Amino acid sequence: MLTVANATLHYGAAAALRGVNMEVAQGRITCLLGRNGVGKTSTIRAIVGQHALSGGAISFDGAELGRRSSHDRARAGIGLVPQGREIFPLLTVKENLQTGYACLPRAQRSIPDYVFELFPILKTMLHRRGGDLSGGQQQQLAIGRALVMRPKLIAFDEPTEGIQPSIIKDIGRAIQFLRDEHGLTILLVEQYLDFCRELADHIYIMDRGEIVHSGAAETLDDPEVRKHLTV
Ligand SMILES: Nc1ncnc2c1ncn2[C@@H]1O[C@H](COP(=O)(O)OP(=O)(O)OP(=O)(O)O)[C@@H](O)[C@H]1O
Repeated sequence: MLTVANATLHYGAAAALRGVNMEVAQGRITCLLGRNGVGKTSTIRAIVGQHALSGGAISFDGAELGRRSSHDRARAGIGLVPQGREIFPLLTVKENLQTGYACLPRAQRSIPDYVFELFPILKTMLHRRGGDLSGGQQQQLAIGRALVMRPKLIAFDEPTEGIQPSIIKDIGRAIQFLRDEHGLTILLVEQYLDFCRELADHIYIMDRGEIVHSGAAETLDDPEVRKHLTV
């Protein structure tokens, strides 16, 4: 579904990605793990078109993304739940969800019912401002906003960061539901190992801009594999 081939990415002279190869399989949950600052967010930026690659290629649904804009990629079906959620604090919950309409044809501009089935709290808070929501509610809103765009793939950047355990469970269930009931393809960047162990069909571990391990979720139990994740 999504293939990252020999990707390199620079910030000025500093290399953040150094020849990354990764396959995100259709209808599966693929986790990308790694310590702080190893290049996970940079990988997502490259996929969604927020930062250009300096080498290599990314293809989605059989077509190379090249220099296509973020807007184009969203239209092609690549959704993003960004790190830190990036909710518009002064817009209402409904307006935040509607920002997802920007890349949709007019006929598709509606909020799918299953967004409220997954996160009923959003329905009760439709007219509240985004900034008034708790961190966990904002995370649910960020996921809802991504779903409004009818994505085929969603990249989640650390969705459990700073979220209370009961909502982490809801988010885990939502991610599973999206894979199992809607056939969505998920790329999950995480630091929370137990969360990944439970959800992932496949894991990649990144270190200093490179993929250093690729395997099934159970390989996370291997102490040699865990070494890549301990500080
Ligand atoms: N906008 C930027 N300008 C310069 N350097 C950057 C920029 N963004 C990230 N970097 C650097 O690139 C490297 C990879 O950062 P990246 O954010 O991709 O890592 P990460 O694995 O997502 O980390 P975290 O878990 O902290 O989010 C780091 O050394 C970081 O300091």
